[in-house]
Amino acid sequence: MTARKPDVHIMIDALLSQNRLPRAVQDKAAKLILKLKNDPAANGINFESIEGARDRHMKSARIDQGHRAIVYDRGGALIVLWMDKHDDAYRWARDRIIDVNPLTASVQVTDMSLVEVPPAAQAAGAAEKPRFADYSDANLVAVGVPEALLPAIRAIRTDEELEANKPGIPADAYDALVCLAAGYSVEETLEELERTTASNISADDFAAALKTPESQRSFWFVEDDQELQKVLDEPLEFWRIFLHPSQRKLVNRQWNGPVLVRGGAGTGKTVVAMHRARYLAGRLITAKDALGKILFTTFTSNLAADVKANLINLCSQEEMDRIEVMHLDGWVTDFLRRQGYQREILYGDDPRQTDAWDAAFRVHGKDIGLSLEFLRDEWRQVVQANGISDMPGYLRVQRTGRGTSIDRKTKEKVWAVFAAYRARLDEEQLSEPEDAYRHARDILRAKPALLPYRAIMVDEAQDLGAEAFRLIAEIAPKADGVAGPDSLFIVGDAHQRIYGRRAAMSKCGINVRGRSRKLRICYRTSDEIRRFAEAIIQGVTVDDLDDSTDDLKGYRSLFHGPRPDIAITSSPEDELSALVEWIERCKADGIEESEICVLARTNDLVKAAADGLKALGFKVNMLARKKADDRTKAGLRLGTMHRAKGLEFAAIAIVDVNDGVMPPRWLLDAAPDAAIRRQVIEADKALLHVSSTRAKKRLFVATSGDASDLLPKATAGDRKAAQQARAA
Ligand SMILES: Nc1ncnc2c1ncn2[C@@H]1O[C@H](COP(=O)(O)OP(=O)(O)OP(=O)(O)O)[C@@H](O)[C@H]1O
Repeated sequence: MTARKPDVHIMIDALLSQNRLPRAVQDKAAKLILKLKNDPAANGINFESIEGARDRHMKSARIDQGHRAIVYDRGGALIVLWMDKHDDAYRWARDRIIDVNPLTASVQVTDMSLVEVPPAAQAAGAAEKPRFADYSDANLVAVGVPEALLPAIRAIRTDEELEANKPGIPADAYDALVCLAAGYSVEETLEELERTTASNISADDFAAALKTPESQRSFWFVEDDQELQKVLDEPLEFWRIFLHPSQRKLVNRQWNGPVLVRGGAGTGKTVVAMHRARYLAGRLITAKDALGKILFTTFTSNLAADVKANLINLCSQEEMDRIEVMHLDGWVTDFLRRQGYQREILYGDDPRQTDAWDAAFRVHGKDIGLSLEFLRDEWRQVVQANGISDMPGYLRVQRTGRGTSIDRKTKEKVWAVFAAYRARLDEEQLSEPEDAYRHARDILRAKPALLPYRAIMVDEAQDLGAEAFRLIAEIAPKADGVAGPDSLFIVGDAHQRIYGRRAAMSKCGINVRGRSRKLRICYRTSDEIRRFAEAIIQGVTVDDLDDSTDDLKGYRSLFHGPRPDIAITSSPEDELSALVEWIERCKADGIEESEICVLARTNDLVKAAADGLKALGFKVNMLARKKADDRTKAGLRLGTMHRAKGLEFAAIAIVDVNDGVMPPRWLLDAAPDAAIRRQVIEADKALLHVSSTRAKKRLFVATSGDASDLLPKATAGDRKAAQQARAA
């Protein structure tokens, strides 16, 4: 046993196994770990060698009469690996060995029993081609597979077999194998896992190897007793301590300008931004920058509430004192109020706007030959997005991507409507958000030292328009007049854009060239749900939040689950029965009601679903605005699809995905040209995609009439059969 106080690390599996122990034993296990850290020579720890263990450093420590912790004692470090009933713990330890991978310098835990009983021997479909047949041994070793494990990996035939053997395969090697199985080349895999630079750590330096980003994916170095106590006491959310190397490398470093992190739904963009905020807050504290703050902004108030709740969990009070979390509209409103701005800012549709449009159109718009809907869209997408304040500006602007062309004469007439609309808002002391952003920007330009922010995190960037980005560029601390090093950390995914705004950051004073990264591992959603959700938006071209396009290539999930349940029913009553049956199945599988969320396209449809469920005796809670959802409160959750943005649940049900509801028929009918019609369809596809990707394990999608065309083609078979049955 090591005499001096050792470095204590905890492997992710140890926390997983601790979570499965009875509560009283969990508490004793927590005490043991604290003792290991602070007084390893204490009486009562009872380290024992494990007879027959392949790895001589493997020890057991007594939790109580019937339970043991498996602890690895090597090179001045103690690693808590596993906690279990006595015999199960010994069994876990017996065949596992720990080594430093000579290529990646990551610490790898390998179950050598896999080598003796190759997975294929247990597989039913032994006739199938081995999954990794196309890769040489050298290829597999290059991505981090330990040589000893090659025969076992060679015997794997299916993705399911690979997943079944996950507990025995080192975590970093497993990640790489998932990439290869998803069709990545060796080079792409190395690049994806950011293993492009050779490690300069010697394989003999065990303590140093434990602190590489690859090792930190699975091993947590315990520095602080309070943090340890917190982790051991509460049900753990693993993202709090175990970042993937591709995530960690974005967080803990200096960037020489604004950074953009893209990635599909559930790839950990928010997690990375939260860790980044914490890291930067820590730097302010170390630098004794007494006034400095970090601003964390989101698009929706719900996500801001959620992020704040999570940051409180992640950060110390001192760190939290340095971080302000607010959705951008809320921030702008507060800021302008403090600056004496008198106008009311209209977020969302307001009847006073509609009145102003009607009046302006009545007087100036009748003989233009363009509908009011078109003019309102033109205003939003062209005038407000480009910050145009006068007719010459409008005559000059490039209307790229607009479906209807307008000649100069018509533009002049159109401007008369816009001018009348704006004059009416001025008269009534009203502002649109874009006007408010511009006004805030003007104030900041005149008084650059007004704000305490040393860095800004921006989440849900896909829904911000050009004026919002321009404002963010203005809030950001500058170097040579532009957003400086570490000033901006922006995360988003254009596939999830549901509010129809689009902006290229480089045109708004934010240059991320060379600092744009992409996350591809989906942590939230099973592969089956992820595929379904991707199928919804297949073929839709989206931007990369800048001047180029993005794609869905290479996304993958780390786990599998049941395929989404699609219920094509012919009436609301049948749909409700199918929904209830599905809820009961979820509950039978151990999913709490508070982890089941029912979504619909409109408030009315949500209310109808809530009424139906309440009448059947279910307790229901509506997703509230501006409030983090408290999962300790019992009952199902219900909300609109928009409200669920940024949130996640074990199980999601999306109801009334009917023709005419998604996309709304009235919006399609009102679309003045093909380009706007396409936008309407694509926004609803994105909404269905976002809603589906809120589900971790189970997804239910139902119709109560003819199914929406937005459902992926794979479900078309079900749809046709149901429609035929109905017709019959
Ligand atoms: N390193 C990690 N280890 C374990 N879980 C993780 C990790 N990173 C992220 N997660 C989990 O993945 C889920 C999605 O994370 P997050 O919300 O940050 O993703 P996102 O990319 O912002 O999602 P979206 O764009 O869909 O809102 C969360 O449940 C989070 O806890």
